[in-house]
Amino acid sequence: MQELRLKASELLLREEWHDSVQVYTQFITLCRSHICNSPHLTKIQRSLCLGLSNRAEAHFRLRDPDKALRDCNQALEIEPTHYKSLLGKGRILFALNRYSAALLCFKSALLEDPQSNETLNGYIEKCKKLESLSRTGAFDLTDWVLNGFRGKTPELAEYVGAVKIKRSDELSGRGLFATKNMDAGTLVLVTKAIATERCILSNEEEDSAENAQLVMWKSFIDQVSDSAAKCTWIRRLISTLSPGDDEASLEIPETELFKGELTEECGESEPDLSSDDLLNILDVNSLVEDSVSAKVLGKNSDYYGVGLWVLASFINHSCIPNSRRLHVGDYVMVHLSKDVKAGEELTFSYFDVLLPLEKRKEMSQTWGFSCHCRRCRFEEGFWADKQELKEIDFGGVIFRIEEAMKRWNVRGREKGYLRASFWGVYEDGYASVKRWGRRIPASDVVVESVAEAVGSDERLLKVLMRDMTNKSGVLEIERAMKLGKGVYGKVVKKKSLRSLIGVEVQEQKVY
Ligand SMILES: C[S@@+](CC[C@H](N)C(=O)[O-])C[C@H]1O[C@@H](n2cnc3c(N)ncnc32)[C@H](O)[C@@H]1O
Repeated sequence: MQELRLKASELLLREEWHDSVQVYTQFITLCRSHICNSPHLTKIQRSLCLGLSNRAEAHFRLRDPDKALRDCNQALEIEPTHYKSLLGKGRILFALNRYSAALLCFKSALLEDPQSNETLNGYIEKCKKLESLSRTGAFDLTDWVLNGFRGKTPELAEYVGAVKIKRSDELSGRGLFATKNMDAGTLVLVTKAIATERCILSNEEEDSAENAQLVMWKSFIDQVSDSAAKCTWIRRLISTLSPGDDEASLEIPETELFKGELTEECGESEPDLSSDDLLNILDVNSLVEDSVSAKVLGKNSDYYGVGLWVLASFINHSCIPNSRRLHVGDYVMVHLSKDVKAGEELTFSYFDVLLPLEKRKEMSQTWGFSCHCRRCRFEEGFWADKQELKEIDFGGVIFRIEEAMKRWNVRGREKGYLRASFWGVYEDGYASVKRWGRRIPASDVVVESVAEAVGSDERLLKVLMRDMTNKSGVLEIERAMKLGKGVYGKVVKKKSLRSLIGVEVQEQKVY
């Protein structure tokens, strides 16, 4: 027995996790066969407790939280105040973002060894900070942004704001809904990826870039499968997601399920998840980091990343979206790009919505659905008897579009829908604004109506900023800051937002 114990701990020290699990398993079996029922802690029970605690460490390193937690719990059943098992259990729960439960373990460990080391105190401080962030959502990326994204990525925690998963009558299946009125920029959720995979695509030939993406996808699928196989909790979360068809009959999970803290252990029931189910789920729910409704903070522009963020996957697409995403490390932060009323469905765009109806239809087909949003429904009916404008040369004339809208009595927000559909035309037109002069509406008027339709978007901000070089005033700066807040969210405070969107330069001119 002594020999086995020495061999196992040597393997653990050498970080040979698989072998160490094997030898500890033999050691634990042997201990159990020698154990006798005694009210006092016998030497063999102590050895068993330590063996379980060490095997938990090896399981944890092999990213197998279920087995690691089970070992820690068994060790703590033998010796409820076992320091190493308390510390180990705390670290596993911390890695699963269960900050309150982890904090309890670390505090109990500290009671056992009050002179304890910096690591334990460090964990306690981190848990307190992350637990508070996950309760309040008071994230602040200002310093990191102002520092040019240098240094360590800010520490984030999972957060679920004023949102609820409900049936989406307008779009499809389930969706995420606001539970109170909120203004643009408000953070609604922060979720850590089950897995992400990234590659750099710069200077690649088209074929090898495609290959790089395929390799990346394969590795991403392997990662998700591995995590799902090893952790009941992850399997349970993934199995709430839509496999694509028959969304109307899908169950509506409790939003509380995504607040992690509720589940003390890794799960009692065993959700079924075949590899076919998993592939379908990944097909429908994986997000590309660098898409139009997202910004990746702190990474270079040739970077391509994909990931699975479970709660964010309940957000449906709309061509008049009201939310955007920020990708920071392995986290996605979803914030509003428009003011939103209680009960409204939250949506972001899966593809570019500053495009005409036909192009958007093509894109939603490649995603495997046809879009049911209000803008698409309006445009479907609208274009039926108006071939003239529909077939307009794409690089064509803003003037004709605006005149046609007057003739057809298009007003209010529907003007924004159509301008968004011809955004390419407006963007080109305003680049040569002198040519059009007063015959076309001012760019800020168009930008505002398009933003009202599709929410804040970097390209709208760009046109606004370009025009500010011609006529910049306090009002324009305020307008740009409002748009910027919708693009980046309130997690990027005023100071760093100014530098991100380049308002500083304009301000120097105004004041
Ligand atoms: C990531 S899931 C979104 C959540 C999903 N509705 C659910 O119940 O889990 C993506 C799927 O939702 C549906 N969907 C999303 N946006 C839609 C839209 N605008 N119109 C129709 N279906 C949509 C499509 O079936 C799509 O494959």
